[in-house]
Amino acid sequence: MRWTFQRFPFFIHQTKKVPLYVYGTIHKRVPDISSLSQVFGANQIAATMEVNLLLLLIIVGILGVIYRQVKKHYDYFHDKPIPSMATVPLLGSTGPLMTKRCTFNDFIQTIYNKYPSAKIFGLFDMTTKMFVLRDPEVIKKITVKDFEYFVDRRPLFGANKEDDGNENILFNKTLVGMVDQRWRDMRAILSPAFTGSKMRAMFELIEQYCTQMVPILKEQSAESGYVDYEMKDFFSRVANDIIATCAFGLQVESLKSRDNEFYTMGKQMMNFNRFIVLLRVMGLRFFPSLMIKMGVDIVDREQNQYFSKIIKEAVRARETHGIVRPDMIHLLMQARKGTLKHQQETTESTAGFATVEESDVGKSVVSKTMSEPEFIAQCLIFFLAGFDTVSTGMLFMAYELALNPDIQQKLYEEIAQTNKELGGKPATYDTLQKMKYMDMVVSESLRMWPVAAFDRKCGRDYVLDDGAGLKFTIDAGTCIWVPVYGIHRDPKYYPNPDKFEPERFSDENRGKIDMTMYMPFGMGPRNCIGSRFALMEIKAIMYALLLNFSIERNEKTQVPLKLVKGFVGLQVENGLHLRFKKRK
Ligand code: HEM
Repeated sequence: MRWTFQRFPFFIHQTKKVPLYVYGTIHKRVPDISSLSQVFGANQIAATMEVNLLLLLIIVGILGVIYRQVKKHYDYFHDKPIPSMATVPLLGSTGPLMTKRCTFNDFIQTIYNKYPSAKIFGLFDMTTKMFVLRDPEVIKKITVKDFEYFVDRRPLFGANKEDDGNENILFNKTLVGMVDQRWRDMRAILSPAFTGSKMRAMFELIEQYCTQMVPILKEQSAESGYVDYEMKDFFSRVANDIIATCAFGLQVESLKSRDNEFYTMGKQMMNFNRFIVLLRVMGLRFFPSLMIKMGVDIVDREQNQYFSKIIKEAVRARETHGIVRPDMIHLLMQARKGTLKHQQETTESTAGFATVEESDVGKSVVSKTMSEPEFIAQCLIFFLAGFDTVSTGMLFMAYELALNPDIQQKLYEEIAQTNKELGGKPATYDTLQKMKYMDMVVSESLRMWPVAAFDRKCGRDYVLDDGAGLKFTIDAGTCIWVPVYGIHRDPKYYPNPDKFEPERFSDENRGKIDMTMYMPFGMGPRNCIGSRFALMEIKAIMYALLLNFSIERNEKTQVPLKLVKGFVGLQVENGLHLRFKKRK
């Protein structure tokens, strides 16, 4: 007897005498050839060996074909006149991220710096072909001028057109997840809700929130004169409460009532680091149609139903009692009736240097309206697209202010001066827009700590011609990455890039900035629709906080910050701990 491999059930057809162990997986004890010959005879053994040999050849053949296909797939960039990164089958070029050996930011910066003279280069994000853009003209061409070829984002959550009628699927109905014409129509329907004048009206709700936030913090710091917070927790609660009031018409105090239902539901929905979410992402990525038929969405069914119910009840109450509140529900109700239109903005419509402008797609007139599930999905946008981004934006601004007390002091002086001019009354939308140093600090914070990268999917074959000898086809189905973090930290565009220097954005200096290379809110018609809202929110919260507190380090503050490794956004390892110290 000897140890051997045996996986195939051939013998079973030949004789019932053969024990079932030949069905076993590996390393089963089977009789050797000599003892088998006593049972079957030499001819049978020879036939069996032939079958096994044939099978081996078939397997080797199949493996050979797979190898050739995989190699062909990963050789994609080799016939393009651009450099490309080395790959490992299945992990592609993003192995260090997948195996959590570096942070997303470090990865983006490393690959960006790898080919300093290239305008564009190739890599594989696991199995996805990605073109990474490094050059301002190429970025402008692809994201703005020739946008028609690159309308959609990479379908991470299986976004496609097949979800119609399925109420359980919300992500595909949000502006973020929509594609093609549906996206164009929805962008045009929604964009009048995000103009400067609408934000000015909504500011009232944010201001109300600030006036309720400050007394809570004062109460919490009454004894010691300060209150310590983990900043992600703190700003997530703040962002949550602002979404509650601005998008869902609810007033919530998550700093005080820490386990309120709205907060716990929102937190659960936004927790994408769960195994079940990973399974859904994989399912939606590889079998989108099947998942959609089964009603699987990235958003949990429980949260979907919870938030849908709030919105439906709010709409009913408003229709019944004629309630008007300057929030998202009201704007979307107007949009459904077709009464929400782009108006000529009478005053300055930017909310700061970083504001992105709406393109003709957003300004076009459409006769379409939205279904009820689409209506609900757009309210969820504040969570899906605006929750983590805003709270992270505030977190890093607080960190930089704590590390740079001189900059914080200068900002405080501007705030104190504005407060004096307002006679101690709450800030208004317009006063915030006039605060130059505040805008410089926010702009610099978003430069240093942007969303690491944004992407596009190539919808049809596109010939990239830079007019200087670089010409090749970007094939339909491949994707584009704009490595924002690498660009924002490139000394060519931002001298001394790792230094927090709001002066870069002063009136004298901002003209020197190449606007294509400043993109905290993305670029082109598919840019961030909520940039005005985000800037208004960050400024209002920072104004209220700094007027009453200084932001300082405490014994738990980690300097320099360590970010979480792997394919995750900007997350701080062990949290960012800071102190709000009451001003005298
Ligand atoms: C500091 C806060 C924020 C940052 C840094 C940010 C950044 C971004 C970026 C980089 C994109 C991708 C743009 C592109 O592909 O060109 C984006 C898209 C988007 N953002 Fe924001 N965002 C923020 C806040 C918000 C808020 C508050 C909302 C609320 C509505 C929002 C709604 C959206 C939507 C709906 C999209 C997708 C737009 C589309 O596909 O048409 N964002 N954001």
